[in-house]
Amino acid sequence: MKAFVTRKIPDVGLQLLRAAGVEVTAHTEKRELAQEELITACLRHDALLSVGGRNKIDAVFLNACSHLKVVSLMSVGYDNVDVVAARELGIPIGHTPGVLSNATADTAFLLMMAVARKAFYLHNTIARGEWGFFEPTRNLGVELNGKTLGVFGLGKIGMALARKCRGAYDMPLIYHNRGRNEAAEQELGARWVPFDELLRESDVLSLHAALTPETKGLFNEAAFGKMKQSSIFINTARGAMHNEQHLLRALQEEQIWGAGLDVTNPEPMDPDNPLLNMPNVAVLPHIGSATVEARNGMAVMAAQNLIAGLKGEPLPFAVKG
Ligand SMILES: NC(=O)c1ccc[n+]([C@@H]2O[C@H](COP(=O)([O-])OP(=O)(O)OC[C@H]3O[C@@H](n4cnc5c(N)ncnc54)[C@H](O)[C@@H]3O)[C@@H](O)[C@H]2O)c1
Ligand SMILES: O=C(O)[C@H](O)CO
Repeated sequence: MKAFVTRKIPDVGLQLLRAAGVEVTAHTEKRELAQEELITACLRHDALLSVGGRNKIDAVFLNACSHLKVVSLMSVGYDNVDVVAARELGIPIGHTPGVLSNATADTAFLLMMAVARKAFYLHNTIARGEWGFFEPTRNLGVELNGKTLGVFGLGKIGMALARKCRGAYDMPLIYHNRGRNEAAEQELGARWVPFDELLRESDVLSLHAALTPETKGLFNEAAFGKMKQSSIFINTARGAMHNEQHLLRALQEEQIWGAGLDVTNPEPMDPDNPLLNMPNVAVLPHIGSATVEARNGMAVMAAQNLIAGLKGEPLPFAVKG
């Protein structure tokens, strides 16, 4: 049984695959595989372990590679996959939910704090030799204590963030999901609100829903226009959920106070993007789950999914979508 892996992954995942008798070919060059290259490689393999969302597991790919016994994603998000086409072709899709929730919530928390205290911008001013003269009215941030956290998409990562915010800053929680999250309401006293109310009432608005046709571009001029002037916008979900030009304008026109992004639109972000030089903005290069613990866990889950698929067994962590 042969598996193609699109990136260097943690050894713990490779060891698991090899111990199960899977012959692994990994694309370890530091460049994206073109779609045709991925198809060509998969034609020589029985299974695909796909890392990151760059390669589209779309209908064209799936029809060309309909012999695959499983596609195992080393990510929780599966917005790069045509789940309907995969189901019709009988190709199971696996992903890695849960194991990265804490790391990704930490990233959202880190961005929230960095924006509140202008930390990334001030770090850069020091590097430019601009430490400057101490004045009590300079470099002022805002405090988060008691501020309202609004979560769009209160699932595993949103909950992990909400718990951190409750513990650290006693932040009340409001959220908008398609349905109610009763567990969150009981545990954290979370309050479901309509989308517009989420925009209007959040002091910190953090995105944690999946990218879907419904959520694509949802955070646009109209949405930013409804937010508080003092609010902080955080996106660690997917860059395509916000309109980056509209976000820039909302910040420049002081419709919102700040923004923290782990995901940008497009990725990678252009180094000349004015957002990178704004005091109340913090940007990271999509490192939400980049901890040793999370990445090892993801590699193990992806390997377990792949092995189950090759054996024709149900995947332990299957995309249900
Ligand atoms: N920055 C990163 O590196 C990184 C890491 C992990 C996950 N992510 C992103 O975070 C997303 C969430 O991950 P999770 O594990 O918390 O998923 P999850 O399924 O546990 O939670 C998602 C929540 O969003 C809600 N939701 C879905 N569509 C919605 C809509 N249209 N409106 C309102 N709510 C909606 C769902 O009901 C669910 O409660 C992933 O899909 C992925 O795109 C990013
Ligand atoms: O969805 C995820 O798991 C992360 O964004 C990594 O792609």
